[in-house]
Amino acid sequence: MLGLVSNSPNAASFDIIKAALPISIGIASAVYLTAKAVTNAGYGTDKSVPTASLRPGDSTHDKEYNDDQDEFLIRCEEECGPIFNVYLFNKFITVVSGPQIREVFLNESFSAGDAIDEFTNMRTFLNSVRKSNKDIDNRVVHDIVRDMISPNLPLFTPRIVNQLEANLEREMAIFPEEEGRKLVEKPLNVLQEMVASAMATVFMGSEVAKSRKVIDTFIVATSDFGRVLGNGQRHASTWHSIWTRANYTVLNPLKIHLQTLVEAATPIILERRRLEAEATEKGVQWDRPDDIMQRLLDNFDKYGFVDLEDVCGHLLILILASVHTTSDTSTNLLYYMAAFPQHMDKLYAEQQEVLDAIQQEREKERQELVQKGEPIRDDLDPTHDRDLSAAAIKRMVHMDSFVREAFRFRTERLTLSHSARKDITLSSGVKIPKGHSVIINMRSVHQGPVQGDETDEFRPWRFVGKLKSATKVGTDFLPFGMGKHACPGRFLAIQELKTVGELMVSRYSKIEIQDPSKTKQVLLARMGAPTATGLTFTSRK
Ligand code: HEM
Repeated sequence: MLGLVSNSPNAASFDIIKAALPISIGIASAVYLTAKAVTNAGYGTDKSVPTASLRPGDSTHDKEYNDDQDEFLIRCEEECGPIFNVYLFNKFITVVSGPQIREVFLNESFSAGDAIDEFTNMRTFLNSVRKSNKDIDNRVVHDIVRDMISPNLPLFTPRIVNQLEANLEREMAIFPEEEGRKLVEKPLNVLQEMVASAMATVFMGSEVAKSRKVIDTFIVATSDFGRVLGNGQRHASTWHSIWTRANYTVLNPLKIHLQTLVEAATPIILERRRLEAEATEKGVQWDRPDDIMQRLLDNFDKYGFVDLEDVCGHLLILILASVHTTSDTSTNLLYYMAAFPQHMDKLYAEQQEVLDAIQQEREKERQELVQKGEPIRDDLDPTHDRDLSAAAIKRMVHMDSFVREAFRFRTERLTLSHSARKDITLSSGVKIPKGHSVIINMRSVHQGPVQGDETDEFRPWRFVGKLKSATKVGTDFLPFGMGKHACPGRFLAIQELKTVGELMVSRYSKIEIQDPSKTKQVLLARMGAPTATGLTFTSRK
């Protein structure tokens, strides 16, 4: 039974450090620097695996990697072949390239969650906000996204578009004195507002999403969490352990965000229950709100929740995985539009063609109904003929290709490390001992021959007509991982990114990078890194 809000705070037991949740990049992205945080110098690896030489004067590979990720990997692969060890992020780690990457993602004995937890203690914090589903490897949040969000995207799209649009109008209002051009020094702030409101409406419903405190929680929870994990500045030591414990018990920012969600949700849930009871009494159908919070309450026992605080804890974990990743990547998309302005007109033309075609099809359908003497259905209301519906966005294949190409071009070259839970032998015979971590050479995939020609160039229509949509993961596209743990939220994320792209091309004829000398830096910016320069938007009007 649902016992609304529990007053008893979670016991801050350190035993739960053993518990786990396999959410990785969403949180890790916000704290990308924590990838530099330290654990052990390493474990012994297979002696047949070469270790990349160090540049004269360097004691690790970090500086060379950070100077130019591509050049570094080209050198290492030439020197060592597809599998080699590096001293990176204060770890002795094995880089896996090419076909054997698949074996890492598909082998359940490699764990991305373990690898991240090793340097962040992330699971302890996540388990401090939920009361159920704390067992290692539980997949409840994954299942919620897979079962409740992805299949319902067409349903959620109108409100996502409304929220994105309303916030864009508000944040980007161009005043007469700006003469049709607006400089936005921190575009991420605009995108965070847009994405947070859209996610809040879907996750918690439009009433809860009206709360400024809730929107702030959606925006800052991940970065607050990143800060408490150390933002990469910490080092593995007794000090680190003391620092993490202090944050966990005293300063844990997730607790405050959880409280915000619970306080905002409680009156809404009580009112919903009242309305439901009233409807039952009158024998009429209750117009059940269609958001994830309501669906979780309706499936309370199925997911083994304890109370509303527990439900909100799971929603908070969802927020950590979704809002930051989506705001960051949609902001980055705008930099690609700015860096390659010659494609704006093509994207705009595609949008208008698709909307014209849909308008004509709907008009034809209305005419047919009239001819048959049948009433025109509500869903054929002409005022919605040119909406950015899920079906319309799906037809905008050039935007889809542009988005996929931006991911291909940008994705960090060494990422998604996995820790071995037991001794593992790869098909090449290379042995990865228990406790050792491997890291994926994304360059060997995203800049490899499988992508076609000129892989070091940004070719936005690379995937048009190739049956390679931006959500299609596989050995040739790994920004969302692959296999059983592939990001279940990618359908929502890509839908939002494409919507943001479409809203931009419909409103602005040109986007320019404020400081063009930073173009390469912003195009290849790591997820979570602060944006180095602003953007200027020129209105179409
Ligand atoms: C552009 C935005 C996003 C990126 C780049 C991204 C990327 C990723 C990656 C790389 C993983 C790990 C995959 C693996 O271990 O193989 C992951 C996992 C996950 N993501 Fe996303 N994600 C994004 C947006 C979202 C959104 C919007 C949601 C929720 C609505 C979400 C929910 C999750 C969950 C629940 C997992 C854990 C899956 C599991 O362990 O089984 N993500 N994401």
